[in-house]
Amino acid sequence: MDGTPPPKTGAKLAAGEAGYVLEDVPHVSDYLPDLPTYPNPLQDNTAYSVVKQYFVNPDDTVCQKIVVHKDGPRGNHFRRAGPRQRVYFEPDEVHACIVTCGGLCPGLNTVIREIVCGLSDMYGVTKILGIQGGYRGFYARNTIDLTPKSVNDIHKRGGTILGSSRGGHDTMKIVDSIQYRGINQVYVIGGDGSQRGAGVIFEEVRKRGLKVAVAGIPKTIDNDIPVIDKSFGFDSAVEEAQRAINAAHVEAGSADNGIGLVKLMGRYSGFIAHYATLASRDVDCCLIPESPFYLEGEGGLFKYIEKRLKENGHMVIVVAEGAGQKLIAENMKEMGQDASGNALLLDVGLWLSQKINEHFKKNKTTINLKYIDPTYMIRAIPSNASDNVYCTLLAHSVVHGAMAGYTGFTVGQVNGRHCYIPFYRITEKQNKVSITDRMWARLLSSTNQPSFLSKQDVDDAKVEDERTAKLLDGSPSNPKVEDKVVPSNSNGVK
Ligand SMILES: Nc1ncnc2c1ncn2[C@@H]1O[C@H](COP(=O)(O)OP(=O)(O)O)[C@@H](O)[C@H]1O
Ligand SMILES: O=P(O)(O)OC[C@H]1O[C@](O)(COP(=O)(O)O)[C@@H](O)[C@@H]1O
Ligand SMILES: [Mg+2]
Repeated sequence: MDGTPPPKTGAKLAAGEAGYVLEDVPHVSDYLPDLPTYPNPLQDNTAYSVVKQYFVNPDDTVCQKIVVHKDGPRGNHFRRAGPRQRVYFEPDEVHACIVTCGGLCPGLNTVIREIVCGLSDMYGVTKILGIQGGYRGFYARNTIDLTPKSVNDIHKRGGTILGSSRGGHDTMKIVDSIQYRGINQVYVIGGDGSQRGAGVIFEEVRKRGLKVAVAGIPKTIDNDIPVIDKSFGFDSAVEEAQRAINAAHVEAGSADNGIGLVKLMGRYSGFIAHYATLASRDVDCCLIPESPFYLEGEGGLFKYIEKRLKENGHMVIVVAEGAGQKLIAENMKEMGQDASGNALLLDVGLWLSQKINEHFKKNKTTINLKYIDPTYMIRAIPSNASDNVYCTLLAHSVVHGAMAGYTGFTVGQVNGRHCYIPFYRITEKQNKVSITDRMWARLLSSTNQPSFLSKQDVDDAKVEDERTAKLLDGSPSNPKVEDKVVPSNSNGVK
């Protein structure tokens, strides 16, 4: 199922003045018009009732494009997250479930904890089910009851107490299970694949006319989900990566011609390597999937290593796991090997270590290379303090959205504000490091490494950046025939 295009949800758009567009999310009342509403129980909650204007103004929206020009259009907006005056579920009626899918990421347990505590403390919900082992847990695994007591200290542990998995998404079986168990709020914590999965669950729920809110909390350690400012767990990963980089620096600095090589996660997006390098200041070279590099000749990696060793006696290289994959494949062909080849050689860290060692051996120079692969150790840590707060806010925002009857949405922070984003917006494109923007230039200037880029590479990157900008900042992508742009006051705004 993976890799299939996003579900065919018609965009729910509302137009305003000066090019204002609200890209709204679905609501259960879109297909179940006469549902009763109830006062939000938060109005009687002593912790919140003292807060002035605790409830979000129903007209509040968050702009996606924060840098604008005098005569430019106001652009796309998302519905602001937060508690509404009226809710579509009574506390006794709610039967929520939480599932974690895909790879691990620091903070998963914090999000689980805060959804449970948020539902319980803010809305008085008591029936919350944990689905074990990812999507297939809906029909093939056990479930556990989640209570504030049972999740009390799980945020101090790495991983997910629910377990996770890839594969196993059988939409019909999942929705059958939701219907059979009487679940009416589904919280999916997962990456792009999981959010696509949540999108098709939402479509099926809508088709069957069920009063079920399907909501996502985006998870990716690689920070490769577009639109949102940053994914939870990313900061923790960057922080933990410092320990590996420090170790590489100590090892390299203690040996003659010492080279410390650290591999970090990032199959298609090099954000962890990029930010870990910027944070550390001990790194001499950072290699990421978005920026091609080469080994031999002027401007190549070997010449640069020779230069750094001559100047400084040691150096540190950080490589994202997806960097140089094309180069590895080419080299393997040269060596007469199949492109799928030996698993060890496909590991860019091992491959690079071997290439660097061979090069200096050929030049009769003794080097001391130490390769560190901390990838799974980084992913397994609990989230740091700042991610814990971030996870808490995301969890509370998603709970407010589901209680207010929104569905088919994912929660995310955009320009510092939490909002509800339609699933298709975060699954249509992967967020990547732009090698033509100032952030990458900062990295190049901090490491002093060569850019390795030809004019053609830069031109290609610019074209790709423009394409991405159009897709993400412009009008909603893939608008379908059934999409409607309607004036915002006739949108049934909740
Ligand atoms: N297009 C899709 N439709 C339905 N389910 C999907 C789709 N893509 C992925 N999934 C499901 O989402 C779950 C997690 O996906 P995966 O890509 O492994 O991780 P992540 O959510 O971190 O991207 C898996 O159970 C997978 O089967
Ligand atoms: O070994 P696994 O579990 O397949 O995970 C490894 C992959 O997961 C990733 O960390 C991405 O996962 P997420 O973006 O979903 O967090 C990649 O960098 C890496 O290739
Ligand atoms: Mg993914």
